[in-house]
Amino acid sequence: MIAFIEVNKTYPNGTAALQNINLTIEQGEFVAVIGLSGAGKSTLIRCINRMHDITSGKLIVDDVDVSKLKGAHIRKFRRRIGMIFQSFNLVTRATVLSNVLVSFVPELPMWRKWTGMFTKQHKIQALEALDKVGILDKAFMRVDQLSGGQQQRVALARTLAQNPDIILADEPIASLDPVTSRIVMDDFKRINKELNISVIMNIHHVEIALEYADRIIGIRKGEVVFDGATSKVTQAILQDIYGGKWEAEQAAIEEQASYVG
Ligand SMILES: Nc1ncnc2c1ncn2[C@@H]1O[C@H](COP(=O)(O)OP(=O)(O)OP(=O)(O)O)[C@@H](O)[C@H]1O
Repeated sequence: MIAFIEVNKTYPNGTAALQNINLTIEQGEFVAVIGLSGAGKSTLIRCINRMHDITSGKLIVDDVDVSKLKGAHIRKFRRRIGMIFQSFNLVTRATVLSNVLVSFVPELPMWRKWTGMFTKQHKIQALEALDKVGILDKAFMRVDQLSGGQQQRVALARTLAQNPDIILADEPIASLDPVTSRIVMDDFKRINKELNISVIMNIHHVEIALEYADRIIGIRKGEVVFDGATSKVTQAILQDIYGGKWEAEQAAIEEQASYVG
């Protein structure tokens, strides 16, 4: 379970990115975080794995008080939380399998780190992760020979290989065309349902958020202005989240998607 209790986050330049956030996310939920650009979506997600420190309040992840973690404990804590980025963050000149094996580096003894020698068990786990996202046949290809959607699935496999309880996804489909976006979202949904991994996703495409997520958190100027089941989201709620700029925001996203597509 993830619990935000009266959480505030102010950046050193004085920007109040999160204000009095109170949220509880249970294990296995699929949550989409939506809102205008600059609303605080990335900040919210990145506080969960301590990529950002909160300024005040409490953030608890499965009984761990995240702000109190230090050094090696932070690294250990992060092993349980996968992170997926818009830009995939892969080594494009290496093979797909090597990119997935990278997820095991933190748990290797020093001599294996130096020699880059992974165990047979690691290789099996990496191949299983690739199988879970349907790209096992690409294991020995170089990443730069894959499409954007396939690269995002490699990133997802790398995250899965670390056996996480939670996956944080920061705009995972922003650079993908509409068809590929749905393929990647299908992977997220399957992983969420079959493996009971919580998915917390920051996403601009509201239509896709409503199609895939079970719960929507709407953020406006650093505050949660809607939190509820996807089925409860109405046009009026979207207008509220987007501060009346709802149509303009969607038109901009559709225009961007048409360039990508
Ligand atoms: N490192 C930083 N230093 C100072 N201000 C920041 C920093 N990162 C983000 N901000 C500011 O905090 C606010 C929230 O930013 P955040 O990136 O969380 O929004 P977002 O909703 O994810 O936006 P987008 O959809 O454009 O990614 C914005 O006003 C942003 O300019």
